[in-house]
Amino acid sequence: MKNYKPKGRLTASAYIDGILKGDRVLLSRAITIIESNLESDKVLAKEIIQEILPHSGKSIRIGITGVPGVGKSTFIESFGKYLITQGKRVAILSIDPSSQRSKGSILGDKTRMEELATMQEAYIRPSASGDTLGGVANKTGETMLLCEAGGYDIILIETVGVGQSETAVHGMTDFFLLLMLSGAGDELQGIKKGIMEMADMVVINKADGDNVRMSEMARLQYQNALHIFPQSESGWSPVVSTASAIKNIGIDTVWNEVSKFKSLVDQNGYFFKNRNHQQIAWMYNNINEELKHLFYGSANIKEHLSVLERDIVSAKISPVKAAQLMIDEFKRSF
Ligand SMILES: Nc1nc2c(ncn2[C@@H]2O[C@H](COP(=O)(O)OP(=O)(O)OP(=O)(O)O)[C@@H](O)[C@H]2O)c(=O)[nH]1
Repeated sequence: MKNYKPKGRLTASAYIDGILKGDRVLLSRAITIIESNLESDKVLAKEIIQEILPHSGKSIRIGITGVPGVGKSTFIESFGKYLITQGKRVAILSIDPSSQRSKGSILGDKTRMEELATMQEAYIRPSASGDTLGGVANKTGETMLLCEAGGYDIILIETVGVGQSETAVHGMTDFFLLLMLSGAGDELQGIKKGIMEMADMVVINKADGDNVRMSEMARLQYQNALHIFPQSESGWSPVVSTASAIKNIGIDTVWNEVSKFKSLVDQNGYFFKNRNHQQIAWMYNNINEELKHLFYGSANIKEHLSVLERDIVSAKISPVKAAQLMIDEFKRSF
């Protein structure tokens, strides 16, 4: 398959050479291939990913989540610009579960991070669309590898959801940051306990104006709440701080904590252990997605399924039996 070149595309090596030289146009075009559902692009995408692997992995991957309105875009704009003053290059990707429905994304929309979007040291890419969260997550993970090869040392992966997409982002990042607000309980903010539990750091945003005192109180409350969770395998104790994304207050603290975390997990070996674990999980995620694609994409299966749906509704067959029939049918097709 080497030198495979579908119509209108370059070879994998040509994209990779460009990406390694910092060519943003070729980076974007390679990401488009990763996100494409055309069979020819899928073949090329696999080749690109295989060849990019030795050039990837050198960044710090940070997941950022929080309910809509908490100030994610404002925070990322502020944090991203701060990182650039520290000599970093920053890529911002997003996993947006709603893009599964709309086939397009509002997250990562350039207008949400106006100044950052114009900076050479920043690269912002809207969320991939797809039929399943697993599929979207796989594409974002691959995009991340391309960005790393393109010399971005910090990858921020943002997610808006209040459910499974956080788990997906947590599964592909090194450090997980949860943005919260003061004055609203966890339930009000729609943040589930499981998400709190994944956080390496909680930042109470909008700690400005009349909110400063409340934010400090919230910080203490969350700090106490986090102590209840069992110690993470990383050996890191999650921290809570306050910030004002809009006024650029407390942004440096976030980076200091990420740096402390990185030193700790480099020293105790957790960093590579976790990355290895994530790589293996990624393989299984790919297998699951490919199997689903094969199964539900088969015309024969589709036909049988519509008949079985009717039979289930009219109580002619149990759902369990129907599922078994379909799996048997699938097995026969190999
Ligand atoms: N006072 C104050 N307002 C802020 C701060 N950060 C964000 N905001 C405001 O909060 C609102 C929401 O901010 P966004 O950055 O769009 O929030 P988001 O979480 O990205 O929201 P979605 O795009 O809906 O997911 C905007 O009106 C911001 O100006 C802050 O630190 N202090």
